Amino acid sequence: MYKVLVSDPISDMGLQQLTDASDVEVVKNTGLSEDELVAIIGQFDALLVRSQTKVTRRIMEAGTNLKVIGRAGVGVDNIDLEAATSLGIVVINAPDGNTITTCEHAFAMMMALARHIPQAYMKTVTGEWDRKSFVGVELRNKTFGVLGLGRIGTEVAKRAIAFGMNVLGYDPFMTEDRAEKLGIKLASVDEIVRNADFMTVHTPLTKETHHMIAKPQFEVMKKGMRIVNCARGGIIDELALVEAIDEGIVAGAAFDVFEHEPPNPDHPFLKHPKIIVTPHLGASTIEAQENVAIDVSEQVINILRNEPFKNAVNMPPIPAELLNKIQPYFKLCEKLGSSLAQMTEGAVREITINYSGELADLDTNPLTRYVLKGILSHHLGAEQVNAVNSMHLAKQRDVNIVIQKSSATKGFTNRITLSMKTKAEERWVSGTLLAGFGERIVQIGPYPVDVPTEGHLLLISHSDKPGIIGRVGTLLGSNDVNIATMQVGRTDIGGSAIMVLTIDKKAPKTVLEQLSNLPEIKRVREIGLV
Ligand SMILES: NC(=O)C1=CN([C@@H]2O[C@H](COP(=O)(O)OP(=O)(O)OC[C@H]3O[C@@H](n4cnc5c(N)ncnc54)[C@H](O)[C@@H]3O)[C@@H](O)[C@H]2O)C=CC1
Ligand SMILES: O=C(O)CCC(=O)C(=O)O
Repeated sequence: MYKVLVSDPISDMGLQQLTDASDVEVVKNTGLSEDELVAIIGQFDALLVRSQTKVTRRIMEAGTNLKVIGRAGVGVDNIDLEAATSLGIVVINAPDGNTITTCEHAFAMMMALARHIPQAYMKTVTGEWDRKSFVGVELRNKTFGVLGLGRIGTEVAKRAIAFGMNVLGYDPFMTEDRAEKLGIKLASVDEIVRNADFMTVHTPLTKETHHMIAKPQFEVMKKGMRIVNCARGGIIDELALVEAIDEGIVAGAAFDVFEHEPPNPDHPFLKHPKIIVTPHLGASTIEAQENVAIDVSEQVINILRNEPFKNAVNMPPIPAELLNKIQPYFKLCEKLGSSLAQMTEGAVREITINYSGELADLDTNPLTRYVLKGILSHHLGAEQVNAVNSMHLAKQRDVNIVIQKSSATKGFTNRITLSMKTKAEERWVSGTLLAGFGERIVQIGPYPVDVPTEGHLLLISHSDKPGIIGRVGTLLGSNDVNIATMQVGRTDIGGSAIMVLTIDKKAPKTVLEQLSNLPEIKRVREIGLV
C-alpha cells in the first residue's frame, strides 16, 4: 500500500483518483510546521502540496520512503529542487491546469482597475453615493502591453483582442509568425512601456525578469499607464511603482502577488488609493484547483506504480553504465548552452548540437537535455527548466533541434559544438572536457579560444586595429573591474577580431555601455557562468 500525504488544501474532487485507488492510502494533514512534517514524513511514499508547504531538504531527508512530490500548480519555488534531485525524489507539477483561471483573474483585475470597482464598492457599502470620484476608462482602442507570452500571457492577449484592444507583446520565444496569427504585434519592453495604456506581466521570476519594470522604465513610461501583475512579486519594482503613481506617471496598479507573501501590514500597496490587491488568488477557482489536483494525482499514481509520467521538473533516471560515462559532461553541456544563449539575440528557432570524438558512440540524449536546460533557463528561469523537461519545453516552443555526430574532433578527444539560429542571427560555440583541466570553451564563432566555463566573461567583438586592447584595459581598470585573463583572436590582419576577458566580478551596466561606445568596438556581451 502506498501512503500519500496531502499537506496543503487540495480539491477533494481532484484527488478522487488517488482516494479511489485500492493500492493508495491518502492522509490529509494541512498546516503542519517543518518539525511536524519531519516527524511524520518517513511513513509516506508521496507528498502533495500547493504553495503553502515549504518542502525543505530537512523534510526530504526525513522522508526515507519518499518517491515523489506533487505540486498542484505551476511554480515550484516552495520545493528545494536541488535537494529532491540529489535525494532521487521526483518532483512533478501541473503547469496547464490553472492557465485560464489565472488569465481570467488578470483580466478581472485589469477591468476592476479601469473602473475603480473595489474603491467604489468600499464607499457604496458605507452608505456614500459617490458617482464623481470613480470615472473610469474604456479598454476598447487602448494599447495593451503583454510581457511574457507563454500559456497565461497568450490567453490574456486573446481576450484583450476580443475587447478591441491593440496588443503589443514581448517574449523572447514568440516568433513573428505565431504572434501574427494571434493578432499580437511584437515590440520591445521599451516600446511597450513608452506606448501602452495598460500593461500586464506573465513571466516567471528570474534573474532577468526581476525588476524588469523599475525606475528606468517608469521614467520613460506613457503617462497614465495602468499596470497588472498576477505572475510573481518582484517582476515589477514595488517601491518604484508607488513613486511612479505618486508622481502621476502611473494611473493605477492591480497586484495579485508580492515580493514577500504575505506582505507586511505596512506595505505601501495596502493603503494606496490607486492600487488594488488580491492575496495570490490567480489560481483559486474550483475548476483550476480540480484540474491541477487531477493532473498531479494521475502522475503520482503513475510514478508510484512505475508507469510513464509527464511534467517531471527534476532529474530522469539514466542507466548506471551510461551515467558513468556521460555525467562528467553534464556541466559542460549546460554551460555551453547558457553561454550561447547569453551571446545570441532573438527568439530561438533552431539549435544544432554536434557531438564528436568519444561522445559520438554514446546515447547523448541526456546531454542534449542539459544543453537545452542551459539555453532555456536563460529565458524561462532556472526554476522552471531542468534536464527532464527541457526537451519538452523546446518542442513546445517550436524550437527545431538537430543532432549531429562525427568522429572528427579537431585535436580533442571529445568536442561539443552548439549553434543557435534566431531570426536575427546565427552563433556558435564549442567546448571540451580536458582530463585534469575540466571544462573549456575552445571556440567562439570562427575564433579558437581557451576559456574556462566559470565566472564572468566579457566578449568584445571589434575591428583588428592597434590600441583597442589598451583602451579596453584602461576603461575596465579605471572602473575597478579586474581582468583575470584575456585572449584575443582575429580572422585576418585588420579584419574582425574578438577579445575574451575573464573578470573577477560582474561589470556595472554603465561600464558595458562605455565599452560599447569605444571606437572600433562592435558588440559587447557579458556572460555569467557561475
Ligand atoms: N497568481 C497566480 O496564482 C499564478 C501565477 N502564475 C505565474 O504566472 C507566470 C506565467 O505562467 P505561465 O504562463 O504558466 O508560464 P509559461 O512558462 O507558459 O510562460 C512564461 C513566459 O515568459 C516568457 N519570458 C521569460 N523571460 C522573459 C522576459 N525577460 N521577457 C518576456 N518574457 C519572458 C517565457 O518565454 C514564457 O513564454 C509564472 O510566473 C507563474 O508562476 C501561474 C499560475 C497562477
Ligand atoms: O496554488 C496556488 O494557488 C498558487 C498558484 C501559483 O502561483 C502557481 O501555480 O504558480
